[in-house]
Amino acid sequence: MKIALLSRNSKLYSTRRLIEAAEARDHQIEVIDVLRCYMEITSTKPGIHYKGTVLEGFDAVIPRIGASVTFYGTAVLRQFEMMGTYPLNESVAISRSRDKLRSLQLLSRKGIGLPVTGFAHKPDDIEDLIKMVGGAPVVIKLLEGTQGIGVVLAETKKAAESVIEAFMGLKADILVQEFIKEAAGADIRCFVIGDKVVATMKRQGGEGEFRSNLHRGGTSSLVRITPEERSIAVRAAKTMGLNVAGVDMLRSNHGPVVMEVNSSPGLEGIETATGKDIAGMIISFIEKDSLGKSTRTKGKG
Ligand SMILES: Nc1ncnc2c1ncn2[C@@H]1O[C@H](COP(=O)(O)OP(=O)(O)OP(=O)(O)O)[C@@H](O)[C@H]1O
Ligand SMILES: [Mg+2]
Ligand SMILES: [Mg+2]
Repeated sequence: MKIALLSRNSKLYSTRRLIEAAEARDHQIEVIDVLRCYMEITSTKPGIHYKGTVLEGFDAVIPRIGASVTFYGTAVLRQFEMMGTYPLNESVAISRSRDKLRSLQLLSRKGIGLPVTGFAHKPDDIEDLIKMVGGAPVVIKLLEGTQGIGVVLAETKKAAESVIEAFMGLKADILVQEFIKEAAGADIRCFVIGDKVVATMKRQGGEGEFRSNLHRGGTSSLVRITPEERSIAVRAAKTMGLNVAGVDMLRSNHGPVVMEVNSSPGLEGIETATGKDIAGMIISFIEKDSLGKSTRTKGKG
């Protein structure tokens, strides 16, 4: 197959691993920086140009679109879909999962366990907003934060009120969430491919840190998940419409709760923690799943 790998940097671990895995299986794979693509939008023959040439003949496209380039990145992916190229994850599913508010609404509709969450832009009654999610302590998040930045634990009602007021002053959309104390600074990453959880790891925040992000000094280790957690992870990925997803969960005393579903989950942490060849699994999934079908939506969404 001829595969396009949408990535901004060919030196990144995940990018390198996917290239290795594809070449080991005799596929041709090309790294394409979405920001340098320009598109021809015509009714007869949609096309993508890149560094002065036309991108043609790709059988599959692997999107690894960073959060900061979601808008343009999904547009380029949609163009590939319109040209009939099979996408590992569809552009609509990626856009859906990038919006935390929309994601949690979709997951809640499917009855998937979530931390009790409130969304607000400019609430007149902050006290009521805090009460709505069960009172302090609460976690307050910037809607567009990543890597644990913009995620704050407010231990008291007073602290929660001042943080919410500060974010409101910055005109930022926020999410106020029940604090899952019993998770004790740990979360579980389930790596989903198709309808299977192929690898799992536990991430534990550093001493005195409730955020488990590896970027914030967290460490990863192996973990066994329950059949319930396994089925929730697969359902969460399916609800978002993602073939490949990193589903993050917390173990709460009211069962597993899904925090978020990532559409470009990194490979380094999970391959290192588990010793599994996830990149290879992704390529073999593409080999099977792309047979005879291009995209369900053809970029319609
Ligand atoms: N409601 C909560 N209760 C307990 N811990 C939480 C809660 N929400 C978040 N955390 C902890 O904080 C970490 C960061 O939160 P979250 O994943 O929501 O934001 P983010 O990491 O900035 O976003 P992204 O993963 O998209 O980069 C989580 O991994 C988890 O360990
Ligand atoms: Mg996270
Ligand atoms: Mg994320």
